[in-house]
Amino acid sequence: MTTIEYKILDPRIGTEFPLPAYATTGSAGMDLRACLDVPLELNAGDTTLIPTGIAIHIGDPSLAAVILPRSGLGHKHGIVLGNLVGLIDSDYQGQLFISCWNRGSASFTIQPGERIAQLVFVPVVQVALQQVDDFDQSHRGKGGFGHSGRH
Ligand SMILES: O=c1ccn([C@H]2C[C@H](O)[C@@H](COP(=O)(O)OP(=O)(O)OP(=O)(O)O)O2)c(=O)[nH]1
Repeated sequence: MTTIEYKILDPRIGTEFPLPAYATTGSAGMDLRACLDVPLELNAGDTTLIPTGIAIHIGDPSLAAVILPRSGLGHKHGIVLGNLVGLIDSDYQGQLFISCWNRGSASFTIQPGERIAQLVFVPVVQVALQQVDDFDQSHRGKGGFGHSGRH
């Protein structure tokens, strides 16, 4: 298992609010909690930036992390991410923030310490781009956006 350094930026993390952790041995994501002082009402259509109270430093450029919505909150309450997916660079050392978007039609109150998103670590390949005038012809060529039909 890969080890990633993290910092606790709020004393409630690890005491009042549980540390980020995998819920089961098969979990792909660690739940991220809203590090709030008081409940925050997010009106329908509004977006707000929520602190998590933690910072990570991935360090290794062949890794990154993505912040993804929680399925239940997104499906049942319309609480998703304002940036759709949050990408955490391997050289980022600041606090993790969650852009929370209420895409639903009713206001939703986020409680301090509530699990509102999840953090997934992913492999990354950095490439060198090589400019050419022509590509070797592939079967698909320039066909895209439904070129191969629906079925
Ligand atoms: O949901 C997110 C997305 C990003 N970040 C942090 C980590 C990431 O490494 C940094 C920059 O993110 P990104 O590159 O997507 O933002 P940008 O708008 O392109 O800004 P920048 O100019 O800082 O790169 O912000 C978060 O805390 N939460």
